[in-house]
Amino acid sequence: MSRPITFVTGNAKKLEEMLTILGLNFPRQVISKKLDLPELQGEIDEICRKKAETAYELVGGPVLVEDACLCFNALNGLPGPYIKWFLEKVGPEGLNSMLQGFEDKSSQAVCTYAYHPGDRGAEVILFQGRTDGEIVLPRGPRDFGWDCCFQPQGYSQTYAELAKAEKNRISHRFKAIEKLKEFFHNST
Ligand SMILES: O=c1nc[nH]c2c1ncn2[C@H]1C[C@H](O)[C@@H](COP(=O)(O)OP(=O)(O)OP(=O)(O)O)O1
Ligand SMILES: [Mg+2]
Repeated sequence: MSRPITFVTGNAKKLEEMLTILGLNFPRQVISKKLDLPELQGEIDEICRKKAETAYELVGGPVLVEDACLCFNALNGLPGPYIKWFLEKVGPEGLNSMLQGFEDKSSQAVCTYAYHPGDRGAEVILFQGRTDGEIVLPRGPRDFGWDCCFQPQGYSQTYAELAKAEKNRISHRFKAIEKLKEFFHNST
C-alpha cells in the first residue's frame, strides 16, 4: 500500500478547488496540512521544486505543493510568483492599474504542482497548467485572490463571475491536475 500524499498549503480555497477537481477516483490517498511554506525568489519551476523540498523536510513522506502565478505579458511575466504580495499591497484594482500604461492587457494564470515522492534525494516532479486571459477591472465575488480581475480568453466573465464548475473546467489549476492525474494513474 502506497503512503498517503500530504498536500501542504496555507490556502483553504486552493485545497477546496483541488479536492473538487481531483474527484473520487484518484489512486492515492491525499491528506492536507495547513502550513504557509517559505517561497524563494526566482523562476516558477525553481520556486516550486524548493517549496516541495521544504515540505518534504517538514513532513518526512510524500508531499505535494502548489504555486499559483499571474503573469502579465506586458511585464514579461511579472508579477508571476510574487502575485500574492502585489495583490495584498495594491488589491485587484491596483493590479488593473499596473497595466494602465500598456495596451497589452493579456495575462496567463499558471498553476504548478510539485510532487516529492517522499524518499531522501528523490527528484521533484512538476505538473503545470496555463490559462490565457486578460486583466480587467474587478467584477464578481472577491473571495478568492485575483479571480475578480482575471477574464479567461473567450469569456465575457471573470473567473470570479463564472460558476465554480465552469472555472474548474478551464482553469490553470484544472489543467495542472489533469497532468497530475495522468501521472498517478499510469504509475500506480
Ligand atoms: O485560482 C486562483 N484564482 C485567484 N487567485 C488565486 C488562485 N490560486 C491562488 N490564488 C492567489 C492566492 C495567492 O494570493 C496567490 C498565489 O500565491 P501562492 O503562494 O501560490 O498561494 P498561497 O500562499 O495562498 O498558498 P500556499 O500556501 O499553497 O503557497 O494567488
Ligand atoms: Mg504561498
